[in-house]
Amino acid sequence: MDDAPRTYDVVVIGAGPVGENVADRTRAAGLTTVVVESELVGGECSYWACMPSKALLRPVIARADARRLPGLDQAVAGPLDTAAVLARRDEFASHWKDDGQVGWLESVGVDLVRGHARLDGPRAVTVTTADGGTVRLTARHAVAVCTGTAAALPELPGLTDVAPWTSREATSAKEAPGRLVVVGGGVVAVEMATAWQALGSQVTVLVRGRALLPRMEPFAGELVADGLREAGADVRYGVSVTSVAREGGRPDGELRVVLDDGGELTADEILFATGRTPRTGDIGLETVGLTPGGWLTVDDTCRVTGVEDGWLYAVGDVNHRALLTHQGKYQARMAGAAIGARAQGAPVDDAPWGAHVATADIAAVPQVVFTDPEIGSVGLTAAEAERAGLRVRTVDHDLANTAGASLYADGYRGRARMVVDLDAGHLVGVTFAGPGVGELLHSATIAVVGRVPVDRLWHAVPSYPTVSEVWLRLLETYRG
Ligand SMILES: Cc1cc2nc3c(=O)[nH]c(=O)nc-3n(C[C@H](O)[C@H](O)[C@H](O)COP(=O)(O)OP(=O)(O)OC[C@H]3O[C@@H](n4cnc5c(N)ncnc54)[C@H](O)[C@@H]3O)c2cc1C
Ligand SMILES: NC(=O)c1ccc[n+]([C@@H]2O[C@H](COP(=O)([O-])OP(=O)(O)OC[C@H]3O[C@@H](n4cnc5c(N)ncnc54)[C@H](O)[C@@H]3O)[C@@H](O)[C@H]2O)c1
Repeated sequence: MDDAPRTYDVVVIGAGPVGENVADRTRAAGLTTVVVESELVGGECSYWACMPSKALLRPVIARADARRLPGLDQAVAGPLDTAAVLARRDEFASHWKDDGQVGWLESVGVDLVRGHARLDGPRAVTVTTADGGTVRLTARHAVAVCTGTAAALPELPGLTDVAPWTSREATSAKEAPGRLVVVGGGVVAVEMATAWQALGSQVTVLVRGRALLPRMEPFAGELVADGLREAGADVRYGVSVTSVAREGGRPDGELRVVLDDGGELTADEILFATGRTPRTGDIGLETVGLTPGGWLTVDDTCRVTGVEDGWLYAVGDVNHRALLTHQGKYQARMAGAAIGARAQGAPVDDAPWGAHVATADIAAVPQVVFTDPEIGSVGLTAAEAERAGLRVRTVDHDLANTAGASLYADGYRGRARMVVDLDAGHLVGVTFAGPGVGELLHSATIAVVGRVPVDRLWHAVPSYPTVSEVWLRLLETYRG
């Protein structure tokens, strides 16, 4: 038992992509910093989320693109080499070892304590280590909670007995199940259904609502559903699971999935892609007057509201502002700079779009969904803009009607939408759906964040013949 408290300027709880970046920024601001991690340095993103999922999907999407090109289609007519795809995925997940990221922490001068951290009153953190020991940490300036999320599972009869897949199993499985049921219609559901259908599983997607990707423009979910069906998956709407059981109660027994429409399915595995829950249930929030288990509410500098003296920050997924790695890392840059400024007694630039506030979380969150077709969206959908009371005009264009798209693939299918704030004269949202559009998205992010006047966008000339010429078509339609 190590009982001597260690004092740092900043204590960061959780070394996911966000905790790592908070620590990097506070260290760069000259503050001594320690990070506590209970599993692997790199967090969910590196080992069970972004990296392994995109490693699974990249060959799937590349093959789909190649199959649309006469001259190449025959060369990729066969099935994917699933073992090779999984082996490459293992490389991208660093074989679930964090030596590389530990080395990076050392290189930027951030200390690491391994174990489960809990707040223990103002500015104090107690870590329980794997051997049952205790490390006590004190922060002179700030504690940043960056504990992320875990998969949220519904309460269903039989669920805990059947060992369901969550995003962790879906991204780290060692072989493709014969039949996979995917529950949910969000991003994890559509990406993992796309991956495993192509890697050899027969996938059934069960959506309780009427659409896939319900937070995006409706055409995004419709095109993704078309893509999944063409790949051989069964996508069903308006249906929920009421119970699950394995034959004979055996771990390898066939799964029986009972549905609320009276139907039943048999399967080998079932993935619940039904959202996330914050990892705040056991981090000592009660010792600082907060309620355990919920999302942590923060101001735009990521400082937790309602905590005396403002020493507690919550950054990344755990604050529920935008559950995306790039957006969490952006918050980390802002929060790290704000902690640095406050520690030095320097002014905090917290006006919208200032140096210490994560304004883009509210106005311009970009996201790429790596399905076939890809979806790229930033800012508000037309429905969201209207709900926000903006006077908007929506302009759509069939992406197939650009020279770049027709060269990209035969039978290219896709759509683009821009949402223009008529009073402000700039874009507040853009959505692209189509092969290859992920790399197009940043142009839209710049237009939305920069509030580039539509009249000036007219002078941003897209190269011929690229899919980016969709910008020209959208602007032509807008200008009449
Ligand atoms: C399948 C899947 C695919 C995804 N794909 C993408 C994508 O392509 N692009 C994208 O932008 N986002 C993607 N996301 C979202 C992305 O993974 C998260 O937004 C990101 O991981 C959040 O980072 P974080 O650092 O806030 O939390 P996490 O990555 O969850 O890291 C939190 C860390 O805190 C540690 N921790 C928790 N509690 C404690 C404690 N008490 N003491 C010590 N340590 C603790 C955890 O062990 C973990 O390492 C995906 C998510 C899923 C599930
Ligand atoms: N490419 C990417 O950027 C990427 C990829 C994967 C995940 N992510 C992020 O990770 C987060 C988690 O993704 P997710 O897909 O798990 O969550 P989500 O919130 O996007 O979707 C969950 C879906 O499950 C449904 N659902 C919830 N409870 C249900 C139940 N009991 N039965 C049936 N359906 C139910 C919801 O209606 C919703 O459509 C998202 O915020 C996403 O942004 C991003």
